[in-house]
Amino acid sequence: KSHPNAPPCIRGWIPWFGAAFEFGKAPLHFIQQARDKYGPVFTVVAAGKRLTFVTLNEDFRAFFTSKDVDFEQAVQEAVHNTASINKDCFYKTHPTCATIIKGRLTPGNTAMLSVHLCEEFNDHLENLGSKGTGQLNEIIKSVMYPAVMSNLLGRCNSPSNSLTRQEFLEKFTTYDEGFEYGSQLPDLFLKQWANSKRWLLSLLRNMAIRAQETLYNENDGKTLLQHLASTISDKYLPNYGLLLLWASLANAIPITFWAIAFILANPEAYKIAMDQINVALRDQDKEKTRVTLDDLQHMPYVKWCIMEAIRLRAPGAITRKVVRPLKLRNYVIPPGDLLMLSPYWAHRNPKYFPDPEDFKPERWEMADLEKNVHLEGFVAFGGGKNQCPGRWYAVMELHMFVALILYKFEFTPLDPIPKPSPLHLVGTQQPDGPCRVRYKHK
Ligand code: HEM
Repeated sequence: KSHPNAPPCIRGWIPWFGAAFEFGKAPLHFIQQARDKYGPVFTVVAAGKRLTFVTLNEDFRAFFTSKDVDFEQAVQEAVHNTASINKDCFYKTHPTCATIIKGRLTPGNTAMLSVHLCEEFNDHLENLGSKGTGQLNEIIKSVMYPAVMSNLLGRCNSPSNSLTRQEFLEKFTTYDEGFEYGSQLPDLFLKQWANSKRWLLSLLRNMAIRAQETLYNENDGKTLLQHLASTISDKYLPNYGLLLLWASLANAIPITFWAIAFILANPEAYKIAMDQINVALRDQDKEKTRVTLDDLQHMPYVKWCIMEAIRLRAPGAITRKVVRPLKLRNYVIPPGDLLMLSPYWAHRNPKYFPDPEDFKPERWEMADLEKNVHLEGFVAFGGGKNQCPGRWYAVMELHMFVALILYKFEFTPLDPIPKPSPLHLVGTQQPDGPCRVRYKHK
């Protein structure tokens, strides 16, 4: 029996199955329909879990800062299933790891990482050749996966030869695509997915060994993996490495796809962006193009396009576990519930974002992005103590990549922009269909 002050609860009519079926078909759309029907706070019982959604911006503060909710307890099971880190170890080590990662990805350190990242982008863009046709998504992954991995986890350790790179691309794609189901089910049910996980863990194991061996040779040039290695000399280092790898690629790379697709589909946006890029990078070599943070400052419009892509394709849901009865409006949410907040839907509130479905880079003119002041109502990176530590790096990385690829290549879209897939709640949206482009070197 529900508590008298508990929020409305959607169970579906097969009691033990709950609303899992309706919810599972298109969870992203289910949230909005449920909100219209049941009000701003409601509980979905799906596959034996209670998910309580908070949909009003006034309640987001409680989600991010209340002492009655907890991030680690909310994600622990997913961490266990996706990276094989057991509960006790996770609770013991996560705070330290989170602190290190946060410290290494400050705006200042992000600026230092940008120099090497630009070299990596140039190198991997060369592999595209002078012209070709392909899926935009695949083109972006083939450059960004190895470049970002090398930049954050170590240059010599990245899959550098083309054979390993191809294998890495395949394995990581399988892992990423199955992440949401994999996070909820034992390996037993997902053979191919579990296989990709094992492959990636063994890659990370090799990288962690090399990271530890070379730890004392270089002082300033330590990678993020080496910083982790110097603090957690734990047998779980490769497992944390895998989580970090996933966190750094899973959201940022689909957003890069959307940013470029939106720019290519909007001739006016494309023109303004290209004008800024061409002025900022004028006279630069098209083979080895150096994009500095100063150059990026001269392309504010490109950054607005990126923020707008992040807004429109923000994560389906983020989560906290209720650990003590949580008062919200007139409700009391019972301990054990997973509290859910959907940045995707929050960004479709016309009160904060007029014409919310439209791609309007100009709306970001009001935000002071240099000081990292976003628009009110923007929650793509979460908030509170566990806000995304990679947010400065993410925006820098996307800004640089989009400028660089549009400077070097001319694209002709061959398909209309696909819809976002409504299938997943974890992370940013994937395209629901093909998006082929023809490209050639300028
Ligand atoms: C556009 C790209 C990105 C988006 C939209 C995004 C979004 C998020 C969100 C919503 C969270 C959870 C926050 C919360 O629950 O309050 C998160 C966590 C995290 N993100 Fe990102 N992220 C992005 C890129 C990155 C990048 C590039 C990195 C690494 C360089 C990164 C590293 C992490 C890590 C390590 C966590 C877990 C933090 C913890 O354990 O406390 N993210 N991200």
